[in-house]
Amino acid sequence: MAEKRSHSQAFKARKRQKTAPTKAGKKAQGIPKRWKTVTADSLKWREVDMPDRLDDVEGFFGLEEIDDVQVVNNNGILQFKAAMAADSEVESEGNGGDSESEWNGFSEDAVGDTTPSVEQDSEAHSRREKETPKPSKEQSNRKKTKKEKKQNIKEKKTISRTREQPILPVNSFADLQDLHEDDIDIDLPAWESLSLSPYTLQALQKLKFTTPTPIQKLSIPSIVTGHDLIGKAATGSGKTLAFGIPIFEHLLSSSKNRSALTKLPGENDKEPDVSKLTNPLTALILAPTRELAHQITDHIQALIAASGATSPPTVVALTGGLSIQKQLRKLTQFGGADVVVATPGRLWEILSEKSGFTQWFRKARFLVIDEADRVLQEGHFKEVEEILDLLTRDAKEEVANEPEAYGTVTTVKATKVKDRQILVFSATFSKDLQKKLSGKQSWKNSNSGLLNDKDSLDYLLKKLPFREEHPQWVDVNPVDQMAENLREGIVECGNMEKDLYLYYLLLRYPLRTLVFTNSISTVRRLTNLFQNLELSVNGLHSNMIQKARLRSLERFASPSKTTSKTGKPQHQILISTDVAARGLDIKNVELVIHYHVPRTADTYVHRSGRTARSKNSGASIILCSPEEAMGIRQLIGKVHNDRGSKGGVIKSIFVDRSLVTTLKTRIELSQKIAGSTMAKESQRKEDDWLKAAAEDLGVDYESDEFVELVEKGRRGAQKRKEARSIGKDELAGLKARLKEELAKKVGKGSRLYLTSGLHNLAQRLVDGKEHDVFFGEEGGWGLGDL
Ligand SMILES: Nc1ncnc2c1ncn2[C@@H]1O[C@H](COP(=O)(O)OP(=O)(O)OP(=O)(O)O)[C@@H](O)[C@H]1O
Repeated sequence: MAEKRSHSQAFKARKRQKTAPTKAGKKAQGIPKRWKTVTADSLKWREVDMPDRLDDVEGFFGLEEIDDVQVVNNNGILQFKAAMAADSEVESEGNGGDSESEWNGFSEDAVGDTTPSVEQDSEAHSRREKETPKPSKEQSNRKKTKKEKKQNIKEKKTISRTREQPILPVNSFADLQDLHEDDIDIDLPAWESLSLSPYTLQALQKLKFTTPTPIQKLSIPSIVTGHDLIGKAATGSGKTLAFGIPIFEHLLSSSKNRSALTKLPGENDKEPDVSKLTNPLTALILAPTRELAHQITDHIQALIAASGATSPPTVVALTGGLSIQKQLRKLTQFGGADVVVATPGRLWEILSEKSGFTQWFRKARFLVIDEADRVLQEGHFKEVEEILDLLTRDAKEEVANEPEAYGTVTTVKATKVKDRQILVFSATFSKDLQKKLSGKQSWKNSNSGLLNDKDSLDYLLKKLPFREEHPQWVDVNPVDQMAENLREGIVECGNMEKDLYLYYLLLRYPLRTLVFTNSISTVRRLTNLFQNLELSVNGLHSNMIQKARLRSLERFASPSKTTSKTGKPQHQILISTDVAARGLDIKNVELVIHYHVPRTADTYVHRSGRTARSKNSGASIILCSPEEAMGIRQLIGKVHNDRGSKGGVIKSIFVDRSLVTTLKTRIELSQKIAGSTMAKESQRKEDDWLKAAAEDLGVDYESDEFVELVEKGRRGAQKRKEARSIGKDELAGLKARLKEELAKKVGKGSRLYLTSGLHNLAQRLVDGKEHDVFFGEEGGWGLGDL
């Protein structure tokens, strides 16, 4: 039965329909006089056998070959017109539109658009009809040449891809189905049971995602069938598409309700106009960081692009640090975006300052909260509670109170809050969350190690307007939070030696490495330190301007450079605060190093999860000082459900101490240079500030009295004074000495000779094949193997 066919079969069948001639196409009945507008769906397409060769196809691919059906341009909107003959093969569209008007071919006005398109073809066709006698059946059914077929396909493509044209087809997705001509054989048996549309399957095939990940397999059917859902799965396990695919599926299936995509000339230059929001928002996705919001946007856009949707739905990121006006213009063009990915700060800025947008956001069909434990964590985003409150207020009440706020959207069917699906995802949730949500267990009695401030999280989760009493709970891996192919290690060293040991690790394991610290000043210092040591290092923290943040990430993600001197690849290193801990999916990160011990267990999970993503392997190493040993023991116990405290989950890593000693001189020189550079830089900034302060106080900026006052108030003044006191010549001398040191080969005579063969060693760290790497050193701070 037709309904039982798989989607891929259905897809192939549809392609056969449009590439084959129809019986109707072979029984021309003379020139029709009256024409009626019909929908594509109402045309009686018939399945015909696929010819062996395209050359065997009589006539042309598609509508023009059905006699008595024309494709016309009616003021920029493509329409199908069917002849009103007694034995008509089409069904009436109903009462809408201009279906009853007589059609006499195109007027010049109707074809104002200069875009090369199928309507020009139709125009020529209609003129031919008026000017020349009707061709014989043989003539009209003559074989089209390959060249003609190609030309026509090209024209069809052109119209569907011309996003900037003034008016696009009303039902853009439906048109896409007909304009799609790529003959792709979908062969994705592992996705079959999820009943996805051919477009999604095509995208998955192009992206080479042959198998759904466990979170995708379990979540997608629930979401597609309308359930609220809380999804928990390890880092890098494909959670983005676990909600991205159902949203795209919804967009495809609801395409008939979409309003026209209209972008008027010059619209980009105008103020964003809320009255243009005629297209209802399908999904609002909240993410905790700007970078993650942009990444989710790119990820969903990539899915849409690979699907072959030639008038694709729009996905817009709303994040701080970039122009709000530009973002709002993107949001409002084409009648309003389909999917918005926002950080709470920027979204709240828009909702609170531009009240006209509130109603539109409130109609979102899906509300997704990615990294939910972080986004909803009390005190982390003060805006979230306000946003949720605003989005969940009774929609009807608002429409009554603020009719102007909804602009011209009165014709759009409102998605009431009760119709909204709530989807919540993270790699770290309390095991007891489901019980608490269902009211079976009080939050206070719970014993989850991974969430702080549990009472407030419970409060916020209860505020989420789940439309089901018990949202679906999908926990793919309830025992372990960590990625499957992750190797965890620990290096014990003194607090003041961390720079040295970090340098050792970076040299010994030349891999794409992400180093996490707990403070912005450490990111700045370490970036400077390792740049002096000629490593390819970039920094990332929240005090950087957004463009610099994105640039740093781009550089980190770029392919390894080959250094001209040695011919060896220079691996990219990123030193970051926890702004990069959540969600970022940077290809081929092989090693994560925790320079500072993470403050919470969930931070450890997420930081470490920047490597070993999808099916890749990776390693995570903590640098641990004696003061941190106790905290680490507890942390590992929580993360590994107390298996850590019994030993064996996190291994001590072998350190070649003699080699560490030889690196000492380099580090000390670089520390001095970095200290001096940074102190001078901060001196310049501080000077400007102090001059202004002295002026305010009415004292001389250079007076002893003022200098003394300032120095007293400074922490670490002595150290900074020393660093600043390094003169130009001394600094040049330090740099020259460092250069000499860097030219020397290090490690000769030690077990490890740093100038050779390290890449294999590093790879073995990641793969866990290097026995010497993880061997559980005795002594140290008594950690042994955790
Ligand atoms: N079915 C699949 N097959 C292969 N790769 C996939 C599949 N689904 C997603 N991926 C890829 O896996 C990687 C990780 O996906 P994603 O970023 O969604 O993980 P995540 O679970 O959200 O991680 P995190 O918890 O760190 O945010 C991405 O590069 C994505 O393109």
